Amino acid sequence: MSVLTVTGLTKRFGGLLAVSDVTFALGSGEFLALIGPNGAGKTTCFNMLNGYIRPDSGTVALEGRTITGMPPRAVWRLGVGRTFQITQTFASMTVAENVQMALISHHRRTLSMFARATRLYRAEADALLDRVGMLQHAERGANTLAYGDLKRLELAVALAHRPKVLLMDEPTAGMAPAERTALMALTGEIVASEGVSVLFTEHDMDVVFAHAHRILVLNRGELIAEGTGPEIRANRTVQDVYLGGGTLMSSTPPQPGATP
Ligand SMILES: Nc1ncnc2c1ncn2[C@@H]1O[C@H](COP(=O)(O)OP(=O)(O)OP(=O)(O)O)[C@@H](O)[C@H]1O
Repeated sequence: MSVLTVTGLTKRFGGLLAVSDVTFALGSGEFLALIGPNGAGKTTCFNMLNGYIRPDSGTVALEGRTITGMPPRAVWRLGVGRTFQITQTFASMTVAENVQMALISHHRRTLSMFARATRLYRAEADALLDRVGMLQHAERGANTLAYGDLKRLELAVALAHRPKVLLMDEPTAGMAPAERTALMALTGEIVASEGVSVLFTEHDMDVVFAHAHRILVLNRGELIAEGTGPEIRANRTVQDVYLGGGTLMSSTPPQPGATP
């Protein structure tokens, strides 16, 4: 069953057709990659899915309900989450407090003089930190974390909102190769165990072919291919247009529901 259904999504910036008639579906519990060269339209596509950019035409539906044109906060509330970088304000808080703040926001509680953030949702925060392997760092300041651990914290914060769909825009950017693999393996486990559906963009093809269940390829705003890793590797259009005729990686992608 599809969680997110995208139909004919189109966006122009002046004379530039940034996203052109893009149609695809994100299945329940699917780990779907959106790849393409620089300027292919990946970010624009994402921003139309989460409400940051209004499409010129086309629709986005979450579990059958049209969400096109809704403001980002409404889309977020309905269950289309995304990972955010921990900003400076949040960096001065502890790891646990970052997740607690996200839980407070999710449960729509307002902090008052009488409600100390240090107590609210601590058990739930700890469970999420445990899920991403960060429980032992709960009391540390977020600004003291290694980059890979910060990414795990960002994942826990995103999960605190209990998303049905999680959008991850270049989740492994700036990470060392070993950290990339660890983060994507963890995300794959969460996809399998929690049933969250993930759509991610990624420039590292090793990461894409090792972890994605299925791959969408954008080029100049158009969806030029869609399929499993082996199908994408064998696709001549992808090879010619996107990879300049080069060969792709030989690793085998996991099947939906499998733990990478
Ligand atoms: N706000 C904007 N105004 C004008 N042009 C834009 C705007 N945002 C994106 N574009 C253009 O739209 C095209 C698609 O950009 P987009 O950022 O979506 O691509 P991308 O695939 O995410 O690229 P990258 O991999 O480099 O992040 C590019 O040509 C870009 O210059």
